[in-house]
Amino acid sequence: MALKQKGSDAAAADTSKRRRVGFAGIDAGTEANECMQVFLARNPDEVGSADSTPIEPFDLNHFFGEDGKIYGYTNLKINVWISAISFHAYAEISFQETSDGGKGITDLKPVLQNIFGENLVEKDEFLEAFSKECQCISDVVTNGNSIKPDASGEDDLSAEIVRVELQGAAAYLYSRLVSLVLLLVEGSTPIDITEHGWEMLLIVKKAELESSASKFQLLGFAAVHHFYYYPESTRLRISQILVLPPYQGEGHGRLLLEAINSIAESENMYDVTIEDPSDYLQYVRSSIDCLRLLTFEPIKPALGAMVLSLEQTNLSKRTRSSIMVPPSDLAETVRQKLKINKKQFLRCWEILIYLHLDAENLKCIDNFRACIYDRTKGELLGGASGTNGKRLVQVPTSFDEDTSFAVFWTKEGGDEDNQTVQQQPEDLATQEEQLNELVDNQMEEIAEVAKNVASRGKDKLAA
Ligand SMILES: CC(=O)SCCNC(=O)CCNC(=O)[C@H](O)C(C)(C)COP(=O)(O)OP(=O)(O)OC[C@H]1O[C@@H](n2cnc3c(N)ncnc32)[C@H](O)[C@@H]1OP(=O)(O)O
Repeated sequence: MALKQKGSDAAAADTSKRRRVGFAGIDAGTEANECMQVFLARNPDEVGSADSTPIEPFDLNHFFGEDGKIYGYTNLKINVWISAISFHAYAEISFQETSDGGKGITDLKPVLQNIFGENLVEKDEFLEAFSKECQCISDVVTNGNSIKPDASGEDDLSAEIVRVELQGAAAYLYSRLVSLVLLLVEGSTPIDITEHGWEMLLIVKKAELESSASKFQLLGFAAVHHFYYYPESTRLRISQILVLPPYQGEGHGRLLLEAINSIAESENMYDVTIEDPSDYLQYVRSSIDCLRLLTFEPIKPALGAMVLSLEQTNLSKRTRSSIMVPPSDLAETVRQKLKINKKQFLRCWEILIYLHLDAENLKCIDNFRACIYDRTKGELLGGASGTNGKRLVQVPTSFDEDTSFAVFWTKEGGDEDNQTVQQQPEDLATQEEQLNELVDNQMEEIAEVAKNVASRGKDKLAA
């Protein structure tokens, strides 16, 4: 960590001025997001140069106290470089002067150590580590099992996925990656690698430059945990997944998820889950799962029947809630064969229905929205919305009755006895407004994934 104080002579000469303005006002502080930048450097030349890639942490403020501010500095600049080879970090801090303006002078070292831990080193050590620790990634890759992704035409064929248990060199590498996880994965905490059952999937690429010290470039990774599932199965839970910023949006996250799915299928695990997926990860995951489901024959009759029903019914004047759910044995078949867990299958089910609706037919889109509305209302208000006492309604279908879809209807007000608080009309209006906003957001998310699936799965949709 290097500390540079700019213009310190000027600052000394200015002491009297400062004294005079000392009571002018309490220091308003500087937001960490405004004065700190983090860069990823692939070689020593990039350190301090404009060529290094800035990464965009989701929020630096939250590392700096309750209000996310740094106090007592004038023109503070914190530049941190993270090595893409050894994952050490080096911080360069510069400022014009420090003065206690009523809120003290923030001690930056412990905060930076909180983020970067033992990875935070002085400049010399940081630069040396590019060559000294160039085996850091190779050591893990050579001891891991390579997984060949089912590459599609657009994939980066030079990318390789390697599966390793989170021990020895892999655990060491993970400990180096923790700071990137803290910076880039919202709400993350380091995983406890001393616990049994962790593994890591790395996505790597042979280094492009012959001059590069490391044989491999790390593009991203996923930390996955094997959970025992009673009586004799295992669930695979994705705990953290990160594609390094310069390589995001190139299909690497998708390849990692596909590799995890193929492990779960080939080892006949119970299912795959993701711990608190971010919106974007959920979008990538749902796109992948919907594409898999498009060619999954067992869902086709029920899906066709559901689409037909939405085209033929009119839910605008419904007096009871209606939700679209697949037959429960179908969710079980999907879990057994594709390892998609039930909650995720229900999400994909709605997206697949939407995908098959005629976008020009406003009535069936309105019917679809009505079902999303009722489901959301049921989830939010639980019993108060009257989602108990569901019953199955028969609908016209060209399919066998046993395999036909199910729309569940519920009686509104069925749980009135449980409602102890009488809601005022204005409360109900606000609630209705918020509910509609939520439904609009869900409709948008569904439409976005459906659009991606439609463009990537044209051949599957035509089949
Ligand atoms: C449990 C948790 O860890 S939650 C937190 C998840 N992690 C984070 O939020 C950290 C920051 N983000 C990331 O690390 C990454 O962005 C991830 C892991 C979320 C996604 O990985 P990425 O590699 O960026 O995604 P990927 O490239 O596979 O797919 C993203 C987009 O690229 C597109 N894409 C996929 N393949 C390709 C390709 N070959 N070429 C171009 N684009 C492609 C996808 O369709 C997708 O959507 P879009 O076309 O509508 O933009």
